[in-house]
Amino acid sequence: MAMIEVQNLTKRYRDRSAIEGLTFSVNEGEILGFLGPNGAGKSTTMKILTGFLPPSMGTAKVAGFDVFEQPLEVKRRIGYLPETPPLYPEMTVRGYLKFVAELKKVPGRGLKAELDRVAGLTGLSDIMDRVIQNLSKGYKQRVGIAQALLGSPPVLILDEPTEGLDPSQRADVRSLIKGLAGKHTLILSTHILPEVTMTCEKVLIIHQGKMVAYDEIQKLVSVHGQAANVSLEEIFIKLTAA
Ligand SMILES: Nc1ncnc2c1ncn2[C@@H]1O[C@H](COP(=O)(O)OP(=O)(O)OP(=O)(O)O)[C@@H](O)[C@H]1O
Repeated sequence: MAMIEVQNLTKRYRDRSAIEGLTFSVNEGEILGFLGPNGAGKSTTMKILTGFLPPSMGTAKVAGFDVFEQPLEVKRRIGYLPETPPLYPEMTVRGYLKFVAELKKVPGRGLKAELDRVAGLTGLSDIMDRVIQNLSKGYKQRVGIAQALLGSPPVLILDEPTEGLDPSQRADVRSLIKGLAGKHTLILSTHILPEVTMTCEKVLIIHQGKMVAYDEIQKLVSVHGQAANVSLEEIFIKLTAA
């Protein structure tokens, strides 16, 4: 079953298109890698899917609900990590996650267990009482991911979740994301190519707002690769070189 369905999605800012005619779907439990160079339109697409920005044309549905017509139903089902996580630096990790859980209407009785669950998943259990502004960038990013996971929404939309992390933090976040597959439907935006090969089965590449590839990674490699060992990186460069 398709959890995310996007039809002919277009967003124009004044006279220029940020995205144009995007059509794709993501099945329940699948991870879609959303790739594109800087400025390709990834964040714009994610902001539309999460109800933060209206499209100029086309439709997007999450769990059968139109993002524009039923934004509350959609927001209830999505955990969103924006490019810049919406953290309150003066709060403790626990205080912040509690605050977000209340906004998401996690029932009071289950609140402590839910905080413990996401803290365990994201490796935050030992630093719950630290103030966010004193944390390293990697830990701040984990707090951003933790807030997206609160309430266990069926759909997760993560905009460059490993941006700015060091290699070992990146590996941790990658394995965390991999572990979410099956339980959640995910869109993972990144311009770090190995990230996609390691975590996603399917990939969508956009370039200047248009879709230039949308397929299983293995199939993309067999269609675009001359040599048997062609990498996704070579395909990406070939498709976005214009
Ligand atoms: N509010 C806005 N007004 C005008 N143009 C915008 C606005 N937001 C984005 N754009 C433009 O739309 C295009 C797509 O931007 P978007 O942020 O979606 O790209 P992206 O793929 O997420 O890039 P990055 O990886 O650099 O974050 C860019 O050319 C950008 O300059």
